[in-house]
Amino acid sequence: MIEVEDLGRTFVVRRKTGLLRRSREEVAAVTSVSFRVDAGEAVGYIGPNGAGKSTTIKMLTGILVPTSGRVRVCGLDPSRQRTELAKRIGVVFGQRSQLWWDLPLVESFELLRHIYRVDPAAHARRLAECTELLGLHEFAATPVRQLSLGQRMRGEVTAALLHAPELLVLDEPTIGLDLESKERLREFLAELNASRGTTLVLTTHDLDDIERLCRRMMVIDHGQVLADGPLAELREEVSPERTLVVDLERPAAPLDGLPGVVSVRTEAGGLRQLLSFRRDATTAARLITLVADRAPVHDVSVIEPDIDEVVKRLYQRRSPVA
Ligand SMILES: Nc1ncnc2c1ncn2[C@@H]1O[C@H](COP(=O)(O)OP(=O)(O)OP(=O)(O)O)[C@@H](O)[C@H]1O
Repeated sequence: MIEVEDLGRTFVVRRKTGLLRRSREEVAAVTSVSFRVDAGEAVGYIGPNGAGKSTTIKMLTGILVPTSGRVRVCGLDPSRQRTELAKRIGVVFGQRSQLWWDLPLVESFELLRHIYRVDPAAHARRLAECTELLGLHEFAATPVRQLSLGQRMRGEVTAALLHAPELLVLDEPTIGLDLESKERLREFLAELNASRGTTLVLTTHDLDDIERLCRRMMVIDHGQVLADGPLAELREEVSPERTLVVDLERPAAPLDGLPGVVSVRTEAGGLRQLLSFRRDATTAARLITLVADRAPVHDVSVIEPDIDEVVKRLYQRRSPVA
């Protein structure tokens, strides 16, 4: 679906250095990025501000021409075959609208139907489906400029899907949305990927989007890919520690000295004990048996390192993957 090889993009910026003088400087937004995305995948593309995410997305969708490397999307060269590509992919920019500001939402959809030459029956079917799943009824006749951000984003996603694209590219789709709107959108996108097999590539600063939607995460920084893989594997790679939370029947002294346990923290005067352990040294099941030999156990749970911690550690590593 997507093939990217040594992709790079530099920008020339001119800075004022004196009253009449300007210096010319090259900024490398994307240095050398390579990856493949297969049909049906859901991939999260993350990185700090200025990492090169939007620049990559713009090259994937044909908005920007790469300065080096190669990119193919749906077998097409995005910048040279932009019109053809537009029929095969959908694009949503959280910070930019593709809707007509003064027109009611439904009329924007109708215009898009003409632009993409979608068969009226197929258009009506898809619109009915999105209206139902994204709850567009209440505001379909409202001019876009009067919509709330959450309502507009639901409209943007619908607009991007009316021509039934194989690939949906989203640049920060949940930015500025409240929790409920985020969740609604995530649910819709997860379903789109699972039941229709629509390939998803999205950039985000909200790691819950990744946790909820993406089986694979790509981390970029300074224009280079730092890490690429399933979230579970990246978690394992940078944070091999887990925490076993044990609630005891009665308070006890810290359960020190158990094999494989790195540290023990107690709460509620020893009633709750948090045993941090390495997965390669022991298992939660083995630890529970050992703990139960020492003190009666009321309840247990395991805490995985959260995604923010994983990403923080990936940024700290800062060495690009080959
Ligand atoms: N049109 C442009 N002209 C000059 N520099 C640019 C241009 N577009 C992007 N850049 C620079 O390229 C780098 C990467 O920008 P990009 O927008 O791709 O980052 P990003 O990862 O999407 O960031 P954010 O999370 O803040 O949206 C930044 O240093 C940015 O200033």
